[in-house]
Amino acid sequence: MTEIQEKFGAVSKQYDSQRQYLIPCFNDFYHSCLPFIKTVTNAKTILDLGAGTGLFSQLVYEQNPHLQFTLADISAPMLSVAKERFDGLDNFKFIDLDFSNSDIPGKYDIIISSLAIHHLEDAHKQNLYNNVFKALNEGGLFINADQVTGRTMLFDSLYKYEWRETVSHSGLDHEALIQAFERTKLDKFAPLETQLKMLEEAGFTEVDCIYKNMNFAVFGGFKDANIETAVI
Ligand SMILES: C[S@@+](CC[C@H](N)C(=O)[O-])C[C@H]1O[C@@H](n2cnc3c(N)ncnc32)[C@H](O)[C@@H]1O
Repeated sequence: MTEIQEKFGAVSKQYDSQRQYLIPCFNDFYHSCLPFIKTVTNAKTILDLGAGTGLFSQLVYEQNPHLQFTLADISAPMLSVAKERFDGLDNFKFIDLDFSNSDIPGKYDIIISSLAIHHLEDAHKQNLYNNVFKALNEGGLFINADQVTGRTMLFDSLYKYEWRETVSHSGLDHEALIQAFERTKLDKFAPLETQLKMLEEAGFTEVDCIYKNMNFAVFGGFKDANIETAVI
């Protein structure tokens, strides 16, 4: 079992209730991509990479209930919470996938990911972005809501200091705080600009950051965007 599987397995049952405390910009962070997802009007399929308990997919589902969802994760306990969340819905599928070293099975119109890809080393991030590009249908959209380093060391340390201060005073219980700080040791943040370039390197032509608040950023790209995609 990897450290990621061990740490996320241990928190899976309490995970959802802690999110609002641990992500000070929770609402904007998770909602900012929804209008862009809406522009992929002919979308039928969506993949959530590192879906965990299905928090991000839930928000997309509320907006686009007819999509076929595939939730992929390396942690069985996290996915089992997601299975309970979407119990009874026949447009949900769950796959055990380690995206650090496997190809992405299938093709999708939309691929999303939140707070998962920052667990990869940079070389593996590029490899994953290449695989995401290949797994997207033409006109498809990729969104990564993730944590990135600040543009300079000073800003990065200020952001991290602010985050620690905010969550320490958020009301989250002591044990949960300790576990959350412990999980940050698994983080391998990369700069936003580096990752935008990685997406271009992978083949994405339309790439941008649509939201940023300190270390939290939402960015992505369209694959071979056409005029239909661009018209809202
Ligand atoms: C912080 S949680 C985020 C879960 C969910 N996306 C969210 O926003 O609430 C990170 C998730 O990424 C998964 N993960 C990390 N590395 C992974 C990998 N190499 N392959 C698949 N899943 C991975 C973890 O198991 C965990 O469920």
